[in-house]
Amino acid sequence: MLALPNLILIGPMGAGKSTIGRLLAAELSRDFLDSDHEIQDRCGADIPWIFDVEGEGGFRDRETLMIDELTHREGVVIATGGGAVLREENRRMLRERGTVIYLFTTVEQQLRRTAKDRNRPLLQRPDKEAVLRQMFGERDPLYRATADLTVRTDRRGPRSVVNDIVRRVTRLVDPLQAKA
Ligand SMILES: Nc1ncnc2c1ncn2[C@@H]1O[C@H](COP(=O)(O)OP(=O)(O)O)[C@@H](O)[C@H]1O
Ligand SMILES: O=C(O)C1=C[C@@H](OP(=O)(O)O)[C@@H](O)[C@H](O)C1
Ligand SMILES: [Mg+2]
Repeated sequence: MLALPNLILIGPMGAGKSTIGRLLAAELSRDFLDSDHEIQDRCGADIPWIFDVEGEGGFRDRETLMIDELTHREGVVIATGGGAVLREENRRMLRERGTVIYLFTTVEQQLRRTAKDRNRPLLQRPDKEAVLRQMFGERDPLYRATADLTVRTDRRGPRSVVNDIVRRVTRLVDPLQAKA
């Protein structure tokens, strides 16, 4: 069996990158790294605090450094934050250093899944739906341009998404095994 490359999850807030990444890594006996969690551990502060004190630009600089660091690992599962594709530099690192999986979901599901969330500074406002729709317009093309494959997460639970990813990644990495 061929070694699996890094598996990197991208997609919008609430698509399930953190949840599915953890399950996927356990299923494959790989290490799991969540870019946002690593940034918080490194700073000793949570994401709302970083946005408050350093602004979104400060967070994005930390995110670029973290993506660079995490993608230098081998054979790991990485969950990125929803804005990881905004910088060309990040997109290039993601594409070059792993198999990139776009977890697609709808704005309706994002609203449901983030309804009680207080840890995503970009969503702490009354016009959340409009913000998510605008982000979708800007970011969906970037997710698609960066990803090797797209997996829908809006109409099924995390376990089913994980099974689908394992099947499709195996086919991508080792077509002979997938046929057997
Ligand atoms: N496929 C799914 N079906 C139902 N709920 C999900 C699914 N994936 C994630 N969730 C839920 O949505 C919320 C946000 O998931 P999370 O993994 O934090 O998303 P992301 O890291 O992409 O922002 C969590 O409460 C999680 O349990
Ligand atoms: O979409 C974004 O710009 C962001 C998504 C968040 O991660 P999740 O996608 O895991 O929620 C986190 O990185 C930060 O709040 C900014
Ligand atoms: Mg997350």
